[in-house]
Amino acid sequence: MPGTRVLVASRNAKKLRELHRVLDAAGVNGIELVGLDAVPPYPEAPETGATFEDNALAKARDGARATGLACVADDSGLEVDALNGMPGILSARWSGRHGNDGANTALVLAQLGDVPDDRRGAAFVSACALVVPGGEEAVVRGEWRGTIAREPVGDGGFGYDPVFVPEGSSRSAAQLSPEEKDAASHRGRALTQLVPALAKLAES
Ligand SMILES: O=P(O)(O)OP(=O)(O)OP(=O)(O)OC[C@H]1O[C@@H](n2cnc3c(O)ncnc32)[C@H](O)[C@@H]1O
Ligand SMILES: [Mg+2]
Repeated sequence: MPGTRVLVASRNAKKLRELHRVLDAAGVNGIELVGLDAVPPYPEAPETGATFEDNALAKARDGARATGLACVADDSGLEVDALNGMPGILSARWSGRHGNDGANTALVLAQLGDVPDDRRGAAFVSACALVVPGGEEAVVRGEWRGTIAREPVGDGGFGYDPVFVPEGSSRSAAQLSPEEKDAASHRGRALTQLVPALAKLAES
């Protein structure tokens, strides 16, 4: 049984995989997740909001309006204490080039060059929005605290994962298995809060 189609709107292939993984693991019966490649292209508003929540809602509204499908979107980033919460909503383009994970990570490491170990705290933040055409809008937030390492380690995950050491872990986020990351991550924590709304959608 195919069920209610829900668009998962992200242009970041590795993030998209995580969104699918977490939602699949939550096992919402009667939902069929589809990606942007399964729908006709539509214009996407630039991510100009002042908060993760604003941007996540904008992405989900674009997707829902253009396709008529319920749409889930994530806006996320890394907030570094010693950088007053930056790169924050600018995380994807911190080095000036959108999605250049290596350059973005190298820049954060350089900016923290003189910062001692006890002041290298940071948090990953994810806002996830669900927009139902002509209906409900929800936006939730998940956070994952840790510290910024001195150099990148590991090749799992994406983005800043190789330099992020989650609280309570001795490994970087890029050294965790996908299941370990999802169980603890900002994205996992945010999406879990959308599961009841998705389950309701499946029933309607
Ligand atoms: O907007 P979409 O199309 O979904 O893809 P994007 O990569 O542009 O995504 P964002 O605008 O939400 O920017 C998020 C950036 O924050 C970083 N980031 C977010 N979640 C992360 C995670 O789980 N691990 C490592 N870095 C992450 C990474 O650099 C992402 O590119
Ligand atoms: Mg983006």
